Amino acid sequence: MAANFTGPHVPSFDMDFPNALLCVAIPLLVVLGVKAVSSWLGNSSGVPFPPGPAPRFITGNLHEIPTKQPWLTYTDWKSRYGDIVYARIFGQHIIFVNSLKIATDLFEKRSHIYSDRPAAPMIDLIGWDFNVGLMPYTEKWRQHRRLFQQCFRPDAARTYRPIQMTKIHDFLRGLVGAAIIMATMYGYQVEPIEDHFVTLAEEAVKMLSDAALPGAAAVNAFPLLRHLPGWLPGCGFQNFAAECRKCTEEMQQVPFDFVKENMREKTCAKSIVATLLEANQVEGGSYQPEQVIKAVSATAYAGAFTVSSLGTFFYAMAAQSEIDNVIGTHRLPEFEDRPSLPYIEALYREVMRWKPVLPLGAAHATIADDIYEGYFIPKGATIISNIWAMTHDESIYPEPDRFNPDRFFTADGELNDDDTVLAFGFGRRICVGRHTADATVWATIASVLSAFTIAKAKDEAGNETDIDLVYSDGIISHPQPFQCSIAPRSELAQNLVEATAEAIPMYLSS
Ligand code: HEM
Repeated sequence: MAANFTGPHVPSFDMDFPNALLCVAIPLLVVLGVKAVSSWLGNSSGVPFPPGPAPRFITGNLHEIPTKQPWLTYTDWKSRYGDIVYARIFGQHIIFVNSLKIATDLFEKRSHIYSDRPAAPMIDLIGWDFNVGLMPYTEKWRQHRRLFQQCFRPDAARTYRPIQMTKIHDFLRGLVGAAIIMATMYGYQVEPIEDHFVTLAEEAVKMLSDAALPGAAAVNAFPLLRHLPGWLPGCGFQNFAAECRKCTEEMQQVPFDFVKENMREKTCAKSIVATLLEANQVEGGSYQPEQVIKAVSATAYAGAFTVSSLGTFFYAMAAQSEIDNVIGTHRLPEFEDRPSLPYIEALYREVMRWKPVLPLGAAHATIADDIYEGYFIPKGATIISNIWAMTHDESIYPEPDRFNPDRFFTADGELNDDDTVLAFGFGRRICVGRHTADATVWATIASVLSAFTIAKAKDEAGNETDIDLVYSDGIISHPQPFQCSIAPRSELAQNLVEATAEAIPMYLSS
């Protein structure tokens, strides 16, 4: 069977920067000039900014900000300027963090300064401000993050394992992987093809990706533009934003209504949202505002689409003998097998290292001026964690572009202690769904390996065709669809997979 790992095409908006400037040229130039000059003169600290490419007078480094695979350019900057790099787009200061040491120093040891997110009016305009990951470092973020943590901390994440395994078995039988979060969050069973909820999330995530790249939206650079009407030339972003907002609101509302409707009809499957809404009913609505429950659940739902690492894994399939040796061929793997499968562990780490799904993480921002290693980092600066540069650091991962799980073993054949998955980010904003995501990705790798052989596709003449692996360019980097061959390893393996259809989901059953 052929595998296809990306969502449908979604119309996107071409953020026509020159036109936007044209329509408001004179007032804008004044604002621009003031902003650029004040940011230029703004470093009154007497301490230099970190090194970086030379900025132009007004636009700064705008001309050097790439739209295609920007992490490669920024990693190249690391080799030219070092582990901490400064650039500027108009008045916006941007700091690139290219090493794990600096990421730990700033995002963890100085997390009280480095845990904000950059202001991006386009995020509000397209209706994504409900998302915990995009909220500024405020009391509202704390409230949403607390509830999220309550639902996804390690002990809670362990209780979702039965449903994760059930859905991974569904996946083995050919269904879509995103079904796991839909079942845990909303008790909703995803349709194998053209599922309405899945399509909604894929469309909304694609729109976010188009709207969130630094330099992609004129309105992010000039918040004043958000007040201009959509009919003005160059202000088409308003129509794009309205379209996105509708889609984003639907993405939050439709699955939430599904749970409420089922609760009313008393046909509700157990789910995180149902449990939280029940707690609310018991406590007379005082437990958590419904808005928070709705936003947190939609953040998780969107998260699952944003960050699937599995497309890469299918490209990088490796040996299956460890599974056969450790658990035999008479059953599929379980979570309890994890400590006995070091090679699968190494494979998992390498999948997460080799092609991090968010190569530039999610941008942080500073809430106060700071000085680091003799460099000035101003309040309000955007801080990019260049995860790609860290996971492709040759001094730690020799031949970083080569997929090689063996790098995670010591010379004695033991797993080494490099078990921190940098792909989940850093500090107070570290991925809050990481325990669940880690379990899902690990279990999918182990399960697929135990049951299937994945190989290059063959052409009509029976010759293997090379895979030209191309990754998408947004803030989220997924492999573009590619052909490969996926076949059950044996009749026994096929029977084991088919038999999983008989299993009864145990999730939260009382
Ligand atoms: C392989 C899967 C995943 C990867 C690689 C990943 C990666 C990331 C990264 C890099 C960040 C930004 C961290 C930072 O700011 O330094 C993040 C944040 C976040 N992730 Fe994940 N993620 C994954 C799965 C998930 C899942 C399944 C969920 C939901 C259940 C989720 C929910 C979140 C949330 C809510 C945040 C924002 C946290 C905040 O800003 O306070 N993630 N993730």
